[in-house]
Amino acid sequence: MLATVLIALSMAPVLRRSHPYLWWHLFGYPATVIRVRMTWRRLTTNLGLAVAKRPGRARVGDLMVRGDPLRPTPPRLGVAKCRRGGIDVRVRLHPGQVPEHFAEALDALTHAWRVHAVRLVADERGFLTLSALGWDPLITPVAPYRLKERLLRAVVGLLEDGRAWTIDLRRAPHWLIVGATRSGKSTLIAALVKELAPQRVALFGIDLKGGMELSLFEDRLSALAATRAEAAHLLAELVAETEARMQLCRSVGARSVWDLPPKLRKMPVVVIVDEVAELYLVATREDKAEVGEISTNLLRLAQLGAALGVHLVVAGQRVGSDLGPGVTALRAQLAGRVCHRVNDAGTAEMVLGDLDKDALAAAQQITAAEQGVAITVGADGRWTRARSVHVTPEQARRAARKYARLAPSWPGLHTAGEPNEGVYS
Ligand SMILES: Nc1ncnc2c1ncn2[C@@H]1O[C@H](COP(=O)(O)OP(=O)(O)OP(=O)(O)O)[C@@H](O)[C@H]1O
Repeated sequence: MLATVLIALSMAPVLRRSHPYLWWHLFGYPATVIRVRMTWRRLTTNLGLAVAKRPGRARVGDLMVRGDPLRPTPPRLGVAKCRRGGIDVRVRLHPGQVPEHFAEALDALTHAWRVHAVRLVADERGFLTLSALGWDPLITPVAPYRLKERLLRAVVGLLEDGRAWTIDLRRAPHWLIVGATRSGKSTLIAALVKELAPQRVALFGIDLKGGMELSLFEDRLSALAATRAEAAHLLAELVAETEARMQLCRSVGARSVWDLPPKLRKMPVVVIVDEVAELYLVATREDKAEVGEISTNLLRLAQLGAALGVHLVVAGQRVGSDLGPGVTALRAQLAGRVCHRVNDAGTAEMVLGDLDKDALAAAQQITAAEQGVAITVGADGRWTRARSVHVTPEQARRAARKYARLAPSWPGLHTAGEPNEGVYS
């Protein structure tokens, strides 16, 4: 028996490296629970969070005696629940206590419990949840757990609190992904395409770097534009498709494609644009007309597409106003934001500055070694650090090939079979 325990303990460091979540369930979680229980009274007393039930003054004969009660009562601690790489424990507040009192103590809790971070969630009056993370999930390259599959939702990585990072096009219909070269943009796009590939979604690519990046997924794309002329043509056709959807919705009195009767529903379209700056570069006078047309059409897709099932994912190294007023207007329509490491503060400001100054500061702290790490802002407008799953080009190509049959032919998006009710819910 003792030998078994000793062998198990000696294996723990190896297990921690190879299977961190299993290690957490077997060793990390029980050890942390014991630490939380053993330190709770002392910690809350030292931090002034334990409250005396008896008053701090008493009458002794004719005298009033004041002092600190010897045994203040700590706030009641609930059962520590295990979650992937962390624990959640509920705390019942004493009357007069507010979550802010505990927010100041989080650093002390982190050290005492020997965990990576402790966060506080105040989701119910009179209670709060302390959420401790065993290690930094952005450093451990473990794929996030699966969520229930839903159309247009892709799990692309992990958030810094250990939850899955999702790009949900139903909630934030258009996304902007920015980062310096080698910061992880293509890897994130690969993770997104790998997730969208099995869904009944039409994917389009615009990649003016000669199609080098997006050609990996060509089998699953309904069309790939690799030159500006092709991009202009494709965007004009997509605008026509969007307008046709608008007419259809109007004719049956629906406010969006999602309100259409199932028989009339249209397949969602996701247009991925890599290196957006290339679309806006003007060298000659002819370029100017073409760029103007592209810019207008991209903006139209962004403005009309959300309700009509047409979504944009726009990636690039920079999205500055120097590229033209069209870029600034487009940026304002892209509510979902991802900012990887950037070369200059100006670019981060373009991506996040209009949303949150703290997010901007966090983006500027991402180092060159943190490939795939980004600051992301989703539909709820809140920002967080995240890391994409490392999808290699080969994995992305394989996924695209596997689901090539789901790519509807273009034009004629509805030829890929009847829409499946389940995936549209
Ligand atoms: N989430 C990640 N985890 C681990 N490594 C990553 C991650 N994302 C990217 N990398 C590493 O960073 C390298 C560069 O990533 P990627 O090609 O996606 O950058 P990029 O921003 O698209 O660069 P470019 O603009 O030059 O195409 C990848 O080869 C990969 O090794």
